[in-house]
Amino acid sequence: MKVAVIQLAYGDDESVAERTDRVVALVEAQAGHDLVVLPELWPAGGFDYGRWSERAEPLDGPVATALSAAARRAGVTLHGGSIVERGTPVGDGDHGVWNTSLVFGPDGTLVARYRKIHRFGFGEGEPMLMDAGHELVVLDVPTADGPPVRVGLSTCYDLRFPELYRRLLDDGARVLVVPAAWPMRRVAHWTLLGQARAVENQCVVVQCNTAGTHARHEMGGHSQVVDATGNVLAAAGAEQEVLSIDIDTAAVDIWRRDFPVLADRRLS
Ligand SMILES: NC(=O)CCC(=O)C(=O)O
Repeated sequence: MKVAVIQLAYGDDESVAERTDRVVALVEAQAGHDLVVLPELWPAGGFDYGRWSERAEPLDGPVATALSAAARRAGVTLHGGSIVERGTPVGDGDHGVWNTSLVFGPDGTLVARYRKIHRFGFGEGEPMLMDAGHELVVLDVPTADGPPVRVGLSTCYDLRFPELYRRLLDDGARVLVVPAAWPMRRVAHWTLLGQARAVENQCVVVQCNTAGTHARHEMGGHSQVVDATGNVLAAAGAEQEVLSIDIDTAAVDIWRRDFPVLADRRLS
């Protein structure tokens, strides 16, 4: 499974339209990959809380429409990072706003939507302005060279909650994708927890972080792809960078067969 991880850098002085044009060009340059991944909240700004409301959009808004077209033109499955989604509130007191990942198939169809379950901010930011998602999402991603690969979705702060990944594993995930806007000051947690989720679930972990500095937050970069044994197969630095890697998904099954630790689980 050929995967491209687009570690995007951005600051404060770029309109959403300009950034979207830049992202679309980067995605289209990844034709030939099976899966292309973007970071969390790149259109609205991961920590730019004050602009989230004006930059929120529905699932058929301008960013989603541009991503759909980019996926189709590149002929890839595109994990579009996430947007600030504005929809209809579900319950009384809800915002009707979510941190939502969109995945488009190679024909541009929206094939999955994941609303971030664990909101980051300790009373500010996401918990104050957004609703929590409730649904786990695992989807089959087609590949050019073999059968589809089952991919589990999560977003950034979710990485700190191992029970979510156990549920994705139990839904058949062999690859776990994590887009993020994870700051530099805690980047050691980002790389460590990615390896931990790979080792404990015997899954490949694909982590796509943000680079640059926006809203006075320096982003950590250091996107990485970790194999099911915990080895880091590809790692980015701190700047904008695209990782391109051919993941051997058959190796996941071989590792699970040769070291069958998951069969020894006693609590579920
Ligand atoms: N956007 C986020 O979820 C940030 C998470 C983070 O900074 C952390 O877990 O640390």
